[in-house]
Amino acid sequence: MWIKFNKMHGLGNDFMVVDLVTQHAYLTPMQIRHLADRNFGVGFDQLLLVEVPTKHDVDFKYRIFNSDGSEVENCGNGARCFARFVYEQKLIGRRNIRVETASGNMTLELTPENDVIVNMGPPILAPADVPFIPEGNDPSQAVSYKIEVAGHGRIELGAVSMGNPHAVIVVDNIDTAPVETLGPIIEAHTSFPSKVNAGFMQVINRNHIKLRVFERGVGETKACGTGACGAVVSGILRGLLDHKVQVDLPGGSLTIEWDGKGDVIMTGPTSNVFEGRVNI
Ligand SMILES: N[C@@H](CCC[C@H](N)C(=O)O)C(=O)O
Repeated sequence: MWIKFNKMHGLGNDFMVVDLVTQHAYLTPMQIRHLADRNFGVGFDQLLLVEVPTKHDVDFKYRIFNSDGSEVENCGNGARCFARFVYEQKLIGRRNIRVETASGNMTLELTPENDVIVNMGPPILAPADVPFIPEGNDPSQAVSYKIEVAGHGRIELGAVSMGNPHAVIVVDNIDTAPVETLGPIIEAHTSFPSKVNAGFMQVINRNHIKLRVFERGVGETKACGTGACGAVVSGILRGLLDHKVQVDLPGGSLTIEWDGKGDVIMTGPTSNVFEGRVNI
């Protein structure tokens, strides 16, 4: 069976986007892993499925799968590409879009330049809801925690959920940060029962950070939108950042705003690379 898809990216975090409003298909985790393969398939970090909503107050349902086939709760770069996709495919006639995800509803606004402003909702900080198990099982919320990591000693990190879980580690130099070695150990650490995305943040000044993210279920990506939100929230809570921050990722920059209590706002670009058909 053939399905149509678009290949898109947000700052190099790349996606296969499939319209399941006008097409019908079911993809198993094994098929998703095959499609994600950069040699034998289409190749992507995440698969984004656009579906008919199950609720009345939204326009679409948007589902996200990592390249390892696991379904996840949220994807910031994917959300921006989703907004551009539904508008350009004429699935909707307005640039203000409401969408249902596995972690709640989001509102998105597509600008004439094809940037997207996303209301990502509030960060989740209660350890049990991240989910994060602090050492000693202390349920109280802190701005940062220390966990024992085999071979690396005690690592200090922030634990933030943007619908999906993020650990945020501050480093002195982003270029030499141990993303490929420490990233996978943090991803699978027992303190994070649902696994975690591991972000490494260098603070340049109170309005500017550099960030690399070892993504759960993928590996290091060129950019992570929810990771950028989690890093800025963690940096603000730790007293390191102001409320509006430029986040430089390997694939480009995002602007993240958080007033310290309400919703996190992410603004960034989208790219539509090509359209294709694939036999599943
Ligand atoms: N690339 C994404 C995040 C995708 C999901 C993540 N790997 C997870 O497992 O939570 C983004 O831009 O937010």
